[in-house]
Order: sequence, then C-alpha cells, then structure tokens
Amino acid sequence: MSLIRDLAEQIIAAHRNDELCIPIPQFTPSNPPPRIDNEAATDHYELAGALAAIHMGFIESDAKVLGKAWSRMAQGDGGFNAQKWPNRPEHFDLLPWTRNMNPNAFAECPTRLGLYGVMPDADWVKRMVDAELPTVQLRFKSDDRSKIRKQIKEAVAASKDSKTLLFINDYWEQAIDAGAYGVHLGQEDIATANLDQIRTAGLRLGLSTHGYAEMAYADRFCPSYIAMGAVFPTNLKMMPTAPQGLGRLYQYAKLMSHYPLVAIGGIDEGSIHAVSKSGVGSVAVVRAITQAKDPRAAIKHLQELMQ
Ligand SMILES: Cc1ncc(COP(=O)(O)OP(=O)(O)O)c(N)n1
Ligand SMILES: Cc1ncsc1CCOP(=O)(O)O
Ligand SMILES: [Mg+2]
Repeated sequence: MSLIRDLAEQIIAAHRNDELCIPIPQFTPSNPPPRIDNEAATDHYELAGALAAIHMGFIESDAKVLGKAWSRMAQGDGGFNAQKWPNRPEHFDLLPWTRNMNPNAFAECPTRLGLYGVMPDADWVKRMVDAELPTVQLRFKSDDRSKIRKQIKEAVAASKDSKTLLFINDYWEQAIDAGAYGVHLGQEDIATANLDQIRTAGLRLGLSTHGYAEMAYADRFCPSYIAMGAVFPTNLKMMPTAPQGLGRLYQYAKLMSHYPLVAIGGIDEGSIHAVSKSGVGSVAVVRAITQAKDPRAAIKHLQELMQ
C-alpha cells in the first residue's frame, strides 16, 4: 500500500495548483475516506489515481473512473508521469467511433450553441426568441399535464421560423408531439425516457453530467450535446455534486471536446468569459438573464463577454 500512497501523493503534489481539488471534510478514523482498494483493481496506477482523486475531493464514482483512466494513460505512455492528467477519450474508454459512424447517435446540433437561456415558462421563451438568443430551453416544472402541453406548444410556436433552437426539459413525449428542436434530460431522466423514440423522431438530445463517471455514461448514448456543471454554486437546483469549478471544467472540456458542450450553474457576467475560455461552445444561464434589471441588455453583454 505504501507504493500506492507514494504514487497518489505524487499526483496530488503535481496538481495541487490546478484548481482540481475541492475542499472535503478532513478524513479521520471516525470519518475514513471511501475504500478504493476493495475491488479487482488491475494495477498500482489505478489504485493510486483513485486514491489521489478521493483526496482531491472527487466523489467515489468519479475517483474510480479516474483511477482506471490513470492506469490506461500509464499503459499507453509506457510509464507513469504524475505531472500529466488523463484527458483523452481513450483514457476514459469513451466510444472510439465518431458520430457519423455511430448508428445510435442522436441528431447533430451546432458545436457552438452560444448563449443558452434556460427559461421557466413559454413567455420567457418568447422574450428570448425576440432577443434572437441562439439557444433556449423551456424548463417548466409542473404536474399538470395540460399546462405542460400548452407551455410546450406555445414555446415551439414562438421558436418556429426564428433564429432560436428550442430544447424542452424533461417532457420528451410532449416535445416530440410538438415538434421541438430537441430535448434536455438529466441522468435520472434517462432511466425512464424512451431514448429510441427521441432518436427516431429526429429530436436532438442534451444530457446533464456532473463529473467524470456521468460523462463516461452519457457518452454511451452519443447525445447531441453534453452539459457539464454546476460550475459554480446555484440555488436553482439541488446538485448531486459540489460545484466543479473552473479547473475541472477545463479538464472536462478537453476530454469531451469532440461533443458540443454546454457549461451551466451559477455563471454570470463576472465569470462567463473564463467559462467560455474552457472551450465549451455554449454557456447556459438562468438567473443571469431572468434576474437582470434589463434582460435584453444582459443578453447582449453576456454574448460580448463570451467572444
Ligand atoms: C443545459 C442544462 N443543463 C443541465 C440541466 C439540468 O437537467 P436535470 O439534471 O435533468 O435537472 P432539471 O433541470 O430537470 O431539474 C438543464 N435543465 N439544462
Ligand atoms: C437547471 C440547472 N442545472 C444545473 S445548474 C441549473 C440552474 C442554473 O441556474 P443559474 O444559472 O441561475 O445558476
Ligand atoms: Mg430533468
């Protein structure tokens, strides 16, 4: 175990200043780190990579995926180098083929979806279409099926013959019926949605991810875009992981650069420039638009800052 600990310490030391670590509670005998050596790990690098990741504040599922990535990277390079960080699709065993060669790929969408407004109702969607926002999502939450249908119908009508691409959050069946451009689903939503139906209907599919394990899982579906977040704290949604921060976002964007990417969560005028520099082609915001004194002016400013 001491060799593994030594390798893990080298990784942590090499990446201390990369903004990949997020604060985690101090591990103590009564609060021990998750065990990462209890499965059939194939080599020291896998265990060391996972151990380092746990101590850098990655959740257990991400640490396991990272451990395997460290192992593949060391094998591919013919040796271990703590200064590197796994960031290539083959390190994470992502699909080897391109979208064009994958019969199960979802319909393509632009690589750069630009400023992406996630809006609470169809009236907000209309305002965004009028402001010529390139991408908008209707994220209307309700248990009332007729209200949902009406909201989706209005939002689709507003975006028809416009410059705006409209994604519908969650309600994939109604989105197909209404002829929306695309659907956005979270990881839990994938379990219950009929993805074949969405694909066959030709709708684009965006998937949420919150870390390495979810990105690797999302890749199996070859969605139209992958959303990554929350980058910063947000009070609009309970997130399954801590805010990921810019350091991780930059690594995620490098790894998934063959997909159209969307960054989301707590992004505002103060951060959108740095977020865009990660390489994502789109930045999704809620409050930066809906809580702005002048939403149109905010959109213009946010778009300028994204350049
Ligand atoms: C662009 C974008 N990214 C992430 C989400 C969140 O989706 P999900 O995890 O399914 O959560 P809900 O939005 O359904 O509460 C999103 N909507 N859009
Ligand atoms: C829907 C959603 N999914 C991840 S973060 C988020 C909300 C983002 O809202 P804001 O941009 O106001 O932080
Ligand atoms: Mg959802």
